[in-house]
Amino acid sequence: MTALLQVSGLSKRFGGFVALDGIDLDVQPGERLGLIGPNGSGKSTLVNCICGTLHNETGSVRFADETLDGLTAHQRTRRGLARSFQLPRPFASLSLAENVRIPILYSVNARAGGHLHGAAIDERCLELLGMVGLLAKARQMPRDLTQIEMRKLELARAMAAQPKLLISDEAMAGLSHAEVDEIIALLIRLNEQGVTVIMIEHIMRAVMEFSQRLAVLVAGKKIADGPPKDIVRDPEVVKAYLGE
Ligand SMILES: Nc1ncnc2c1ncn2[C@@H]1O[C@H](COP(=O)(O)OP(=O)(O)OP(=O)(O)O)[C@@H](O)[C@H]1O
Repeated sequence: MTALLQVSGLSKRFGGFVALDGIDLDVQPGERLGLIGPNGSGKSTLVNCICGTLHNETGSVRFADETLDGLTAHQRTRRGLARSFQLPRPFASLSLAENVRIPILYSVNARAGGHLHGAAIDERCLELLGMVGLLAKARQMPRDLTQIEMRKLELARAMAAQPKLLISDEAMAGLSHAEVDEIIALLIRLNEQGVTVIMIEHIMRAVMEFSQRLAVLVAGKKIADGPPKDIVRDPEVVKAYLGE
């Protein structure tokens, strides 16, 4: 099977500091990958290089049989790459429905053959909010939401762009046990609808429940990649990441 995402030999420096050092990572269509590593290991930097908000010095990113190198973040979103941020940044002056409308207008409708009009857009906005359990709040403003509802809105906004790949960056930090379960269930539902998902998370219970495969970054290098049950027993991972 051809990988949906192929990262090869990717390196990124900040001045003299090597944040990523020759990362290779393939993600297959439909997969649920957990990307883990200690604070500062380079997870967000890797996601930023994949999504085009940072430029890697060496290496390349291929996605859906196309090289993304040199494309802007917006161009990558239009090709089907979406991410949710740890700190959600909805448009504060727009309702929830209007918030999910924006990616439809600027991503879905910017694709060849992807044109949705008036009523169809309204319907799609409500469908997206329903999918994350926020339908009843469609007309409310982001300031009216709880923390978990903000995370759900963030996922709905990412899904509004109809991505092939969703990268969820710490969508569960600060949530209760039950809320973490809700977000895991939501991400698994999105995956079952055909979206490939990379989850970055520090909550190991969530990582183990969600992931079909784990990749581990330590100090800018990928030190392990494989089935979760093997990875958590890998002595190098245990030493470097779990601190045992
Ligand atoms: N814009 C930047 N300028 C300089 N250094 C940076 C920049 N962005 C990240 N770094 C450094 O690169 C390293 C990797 O950071 P990154 O945020 O990718 O780690 P992370 O694994 O996502 O960490 P966390 O789990 O805490 O979010 C860190 O040492 C960080 O300080």
